[in-house]
Amino acid sequence: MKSFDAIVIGGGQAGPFLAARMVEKGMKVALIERKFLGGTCVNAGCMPTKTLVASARAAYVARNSAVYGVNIPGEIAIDMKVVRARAETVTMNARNGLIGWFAGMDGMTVIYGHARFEDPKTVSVNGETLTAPRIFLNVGARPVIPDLPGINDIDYLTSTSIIHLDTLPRHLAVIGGSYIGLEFAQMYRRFGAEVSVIEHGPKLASREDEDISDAIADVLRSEGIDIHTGVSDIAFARSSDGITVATDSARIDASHVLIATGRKPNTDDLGLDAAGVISDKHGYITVDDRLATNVDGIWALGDCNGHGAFTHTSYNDFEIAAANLLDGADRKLSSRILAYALYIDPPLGRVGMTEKQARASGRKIMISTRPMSRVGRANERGETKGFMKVIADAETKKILGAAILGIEGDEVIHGIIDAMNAGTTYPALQWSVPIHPTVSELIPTVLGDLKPV
Ligand SMILES: Cc1cc2nc3c(=O)[nH]c(=O)nc-3n(C[C@H](O)[C@H](O)[C@H](O)COP(=O)(O)OP(=O)(O)OC[C@H]3O[C@@H](n4cnc5c(N)ncnc54)[C@H](O)[C@@H]3O)c2cc1C
Ligand SMILES: NC(=O)c1ccc[n+]([C@@H]2O[C@H](COP(=O)([O-])OP(=O)(O)OC[C@H]3O[C@@H](n4cnc5c(N)ncnc54)[C@H](O)[C@@H]3O)[C@@H](O)[C@H]2O)c1
Repeated sequence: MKSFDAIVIGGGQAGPFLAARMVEKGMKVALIERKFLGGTCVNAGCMPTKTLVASARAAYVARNSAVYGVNIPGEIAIDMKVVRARAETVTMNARNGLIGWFAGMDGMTVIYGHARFEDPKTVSVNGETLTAPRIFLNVGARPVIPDLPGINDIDYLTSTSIIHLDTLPRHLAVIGGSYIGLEFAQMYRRFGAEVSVIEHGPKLASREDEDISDAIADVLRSEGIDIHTGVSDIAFARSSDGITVATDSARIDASHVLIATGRKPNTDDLGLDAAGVISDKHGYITVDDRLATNVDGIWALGDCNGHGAFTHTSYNDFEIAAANLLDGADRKLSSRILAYALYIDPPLGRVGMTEKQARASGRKIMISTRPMSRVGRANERGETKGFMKVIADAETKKILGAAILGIEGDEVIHGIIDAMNAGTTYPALQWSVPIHPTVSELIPTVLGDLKPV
């Protein structure tokens, strides 16, 4: 049996950085990864998809260039092989960067293989056993495949397999209308495919307020995406030239089907029982405010603890664990203000509470909205879809949450993220002097328009 000061299982967005910090402190660390360093984000998530989104945007801009007085003669053709190769290059550069970084680290042992607990201090991998007084779980999540009629008779795509596609589908049917589904739906529409989104909930992106969900649907419909919400009885069958997707209200003659109905944690094959680690009914590992599990010496970080489903929340788990265990700090999960973006174009930047959540909290609230058509920068760029919305506490004057669906919304939201993290009140922000002409320059105006509801 090999002994280490710490074992990290999973090389996603928390584990490798924590492992690196531990060896920096002179500890002997084993990092076990069953597939690729960098995990979902680098290999099958954010990095390849945002690279594909960039190709899709280039196609969109080229097709609409005449509006700007730029005439591109002939048809705008998409070379899917180049599109795919570009995404692979971005992934490989990031993955190889991590591999090189770890190869040069004294005290670090990287092991490729599937790890499983033997007992609370022992893990087996590739037929070997390793032991350490500290074990960190960063095992991430994978796509959920719903048990729908006919699904096993068809070749469906997931978010992992679709990034390797190098041909253009005739008609892509996307099952699930949330982050993954909507990003791929718009992307493939812009590449030139017919696209249908089939969502069983009443709205797209159902975690958002209804006005945001409706505006997202308008953006996607305006590009010719066929959207079906409130759908039931989804069933698949092979057809002569593809796949028929039948629902209670429609029949779609698709060539490809993407399943984008959520993700589940990779905890079912980790031997959690052998270690006595508790998880909830969905398989998310139960952790306290400092990411410790119920078993002394075992922590769970990233998507597998169910407290975040984003790269930045996983990385923040690393920061919390490293600060507490290595720097003598007392950082807590509950201090995190959740922020994220949905990378359709224009993107949705989000932070804190939705209006629905703020109302449900029983606070007296104030709301302000502004359409992007009343933002100079958006007009100058000819991209006026979407709107901004800020929710504040009428008594404390603190900002509770915001949504910016519009050009640069994923960047502009950071002004509000920073203000919320600094605990600033909204009247203080009204005195800032932003730069003209930006989208951000309208934030003080939006705050000035906050009205009690
Ligand atoms: C298509 C898509 C797009 C996304 N886009 C964004 C985005 O734009 N922004 C954003 O913030 N987030 C995005 N996400 C989410 C983001 O990728 C994840 O939240 C993030 O990668 C989670 O990191 P993690 O460290 O928790 O786990 P992961 O990155 O999933 O890493 C877990 C690692 O553990 C390994 N592993 C699992 N079990 C074992 C085992 N038993 N033994 C050894 N190794 C094991 C896995 O192979 C994997 O490498 C996207 C996700 C997808 C699928
Ligand atoms: N921009 C980003 O940060 C980004 C991008 C992609 C993914 N992600 C992460 O990946 C995770 C998973 O994303 P996702 O979009 O797959 O999951 P999700 O849980 O956000 O959404 C799944 C959607 O599928 C629908 N659905 C579920 N079962 C269905 C069925 N049988 N038929 C029809 N619709 C069904 C749900 O109602 C929901 O709208 C997210 O939680 C997110 O954190 C983030």
